[in-house]
Amino acid sequence: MTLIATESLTKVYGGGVTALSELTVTVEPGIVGLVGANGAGKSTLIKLLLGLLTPTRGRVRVLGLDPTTEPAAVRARVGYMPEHDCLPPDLSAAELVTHLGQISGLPRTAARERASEALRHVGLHEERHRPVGGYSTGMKQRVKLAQALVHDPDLLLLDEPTNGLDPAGRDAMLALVHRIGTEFGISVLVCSHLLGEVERICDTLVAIDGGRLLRADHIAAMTSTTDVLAVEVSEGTETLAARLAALDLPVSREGRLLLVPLADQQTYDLIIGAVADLDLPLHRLDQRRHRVAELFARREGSHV
Ligand SMILES: Nc1ncnc2c1ncn2[C@@H]1O[C@H](COP(=O)(O)OP(=O)(O)OP(=O)(O)O)[C@@H](O)[C@H]1O
Repeated sequence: MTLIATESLTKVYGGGVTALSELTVTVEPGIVGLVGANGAGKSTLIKLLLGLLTPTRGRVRVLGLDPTTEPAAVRARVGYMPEHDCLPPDLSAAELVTHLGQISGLPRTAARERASEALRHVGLHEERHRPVGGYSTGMKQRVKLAQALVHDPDLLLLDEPTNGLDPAGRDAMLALVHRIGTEFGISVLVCSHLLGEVERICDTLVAIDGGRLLRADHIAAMTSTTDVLAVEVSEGTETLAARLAALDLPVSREGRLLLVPLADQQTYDLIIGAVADLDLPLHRLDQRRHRVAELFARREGSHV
């Protein structure tokens, strides 16, 4: 089952702002990171997936359903954590999540039980009867996550779940999202302007820039090996660089690393031979991997 599929999806707002342009992407179940700078179109895409906005052009499918014509069916199977706070301060987390469970169609008793479970999953079971107004930002984010989980969805859409959190809070939230995606078997689309964050927890990355698709791929494919060898010695970097150059290897320097294009097995042998000859302490010799950040680095000068 395809999780999300869009075809030439375009959204132009009333004022003439094109927030999404000809976006065609297919995403399989798992933890999916949706990354892009502020204003890239992430929230717009989430709202289109939920059926809260209608496309100007193109098609969108969520779990095989069309959110434009079947919004209720989509929302029954999708949980949504909005970016901004909208929590009534006088209600307790238990009351609020139970209420939202009922709005999702659960009978009162089932909603209460599910709310209690969801709040346990997000680590708020102890505090669930306290008014939300007294919660920290991290706790409020967790209430928002619990309400997205209450009706046992197949897909969670999380809009900037680490917003406003300190580094420890961010780590805890990311670990929680990862656990939901792996242990509960729920697919998660987690949207962020911070590539380094989502990269850590997702299987697939969808990168958008100015409303257009930059790339959609498995993280593993984005971090595949390059044909460059990285060599690091604890001392004698200059000496080794000179020796490799004398062996006709096109060596370049990047900080403490020496980079050598990998032609064949002989490249390895020449490097190891040179290190041994010079009796240098070899710290590292491996094939370089692409970094996901290159995705955006290649577009330096754009606003990502
Ligand atoms: N209701 C609206 N009316 C007009 N323009 C809008 C509306 N909502 C968003 N936009 C514009 O559409 C573009 C994409 O916005 P969107 O909120 O989808 O981006 P985003 O990637 O989620 O960014 P952020 O993380 O800042 O929310 C931006 O230029 C934004 O100003």
